[in-house]
Amino acid sequence: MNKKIINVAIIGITGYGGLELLRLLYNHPAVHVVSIHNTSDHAEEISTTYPHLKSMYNLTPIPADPLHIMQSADVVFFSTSSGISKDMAQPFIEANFLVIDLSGDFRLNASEYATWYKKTPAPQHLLDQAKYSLADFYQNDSHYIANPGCYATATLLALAPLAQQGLLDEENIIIDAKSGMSGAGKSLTTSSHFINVNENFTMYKANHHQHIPEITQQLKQWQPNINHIQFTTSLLPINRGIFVSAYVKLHSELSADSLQKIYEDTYQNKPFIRVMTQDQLPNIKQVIGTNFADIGLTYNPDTKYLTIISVIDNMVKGAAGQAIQNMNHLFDLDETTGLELIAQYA
Ligand SMILES: NC(=O)C1=CN([C@@H]2O[C@H](COP(=O)(O)OP(=O)(O)OC[C@H]3O[C@@H](n4cnc5c(N)ncnc54)[C@H](OP(=O)(O)O)[C@@H]3O)[C@@H](O)[C@H]2O)C=CC1
Ligand SMILES: CC(=O)N[C@@H](CCC(=O)OP(=O)(O)O)C(=O)O
Repeated sequence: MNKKIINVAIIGITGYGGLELLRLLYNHPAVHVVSIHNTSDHAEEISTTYPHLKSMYNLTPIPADPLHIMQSADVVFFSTSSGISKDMAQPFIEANFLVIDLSGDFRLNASEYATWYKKTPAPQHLLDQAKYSLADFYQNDSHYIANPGCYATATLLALAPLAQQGLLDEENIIIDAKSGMSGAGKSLTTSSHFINVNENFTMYKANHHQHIPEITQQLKQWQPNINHIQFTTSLLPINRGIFVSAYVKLHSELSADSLQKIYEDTYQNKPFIRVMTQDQLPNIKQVIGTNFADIGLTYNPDTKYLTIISVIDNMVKGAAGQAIQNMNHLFDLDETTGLELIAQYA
């Protein structure tokens, strides 16, 4: 679809993901944000609530009315807590209106969603119309894009070059993932208290994180014999960033040089994936504020384990940035449009 100016509506504007969409879309040359939506009746300009937006946006959030949104916008982003879009997106799906959903509501099949999110899934006829879309491997033919989760993005990009060639030893895929606090969204919980996060390091949801089935489902599409992964998540005392350490074994022994080449070949035409030079491992800071995923490899010939490090900004590549990359694909724009950003280093 080719359109000069894309009119955008955002539902869930007061959350971290919604605010990040606003930040990134401000510099998108083909986008006009026409409306922003929250749940409160209390109307005040977004820049009053969030002064960092002063003089950038003159918009006031209003409750979402699907009919009104479909009349004034070309695409709607859902940046809502899980359990919202599965109900609220129905009129958009039935009208074949373009939706990009940052939440987990349309990423899994009904029974996996019920098991992992512990919520009633969207009806099957709606789920059937959604397409999971890892933007760097975009192959979409749907009006409804289920944008991947943050941990899932970093993990899948770490494993894609090997899984796509069927090289992974399916019983030896170990993922140790860590996230900054913004990954948890704005709601306050005991585990998000300053005292519990600052100068601390905590593993959580060990073996039952909701991104496990999302990762497995995509890996399986690339390498069908993968049925499970060992996956743990921990909280870093930082605002943004995900650091994934993947420890994998391969079916056949490959040299460090060949492994490096597999990654470089897979990602040579992917502008947002930067493969580090051999044995150079990326750090979180080098991607903060950007849509990059930086990936580095190191192979241990004694243990035969390959360690893959993948770093992203959870708010950008793991959420709003990837959602905009998916929007660019939908509207036949260059995927980098509005997303050419250099990390905020110091
Ligand atoms: N933070 C991250 O790094 C990532 C987040 N995600 C996913 O993206 C989504 C948004 O995340 P994030 O911004 O961090 O979450 P937040 O908790 O910060 O924000 C959630 C948003 O959902 C809105 N919302 C809640 N209930 C309703 C409702 N009934 N109707 C309409 N809007 C509602 C809230 O609006 P209000 O305040 O007005 O009630 C708020 O704007 C989540 O599903 C999250 O899992 C995905 C990848 C990464
Ligand atoms: C640090 C932190 O708490 N991160 C969240 C990120 C997951 C997320 O965004 O969840 P969905 O996209 O699956 O809804 C978590 O681990 O649950």
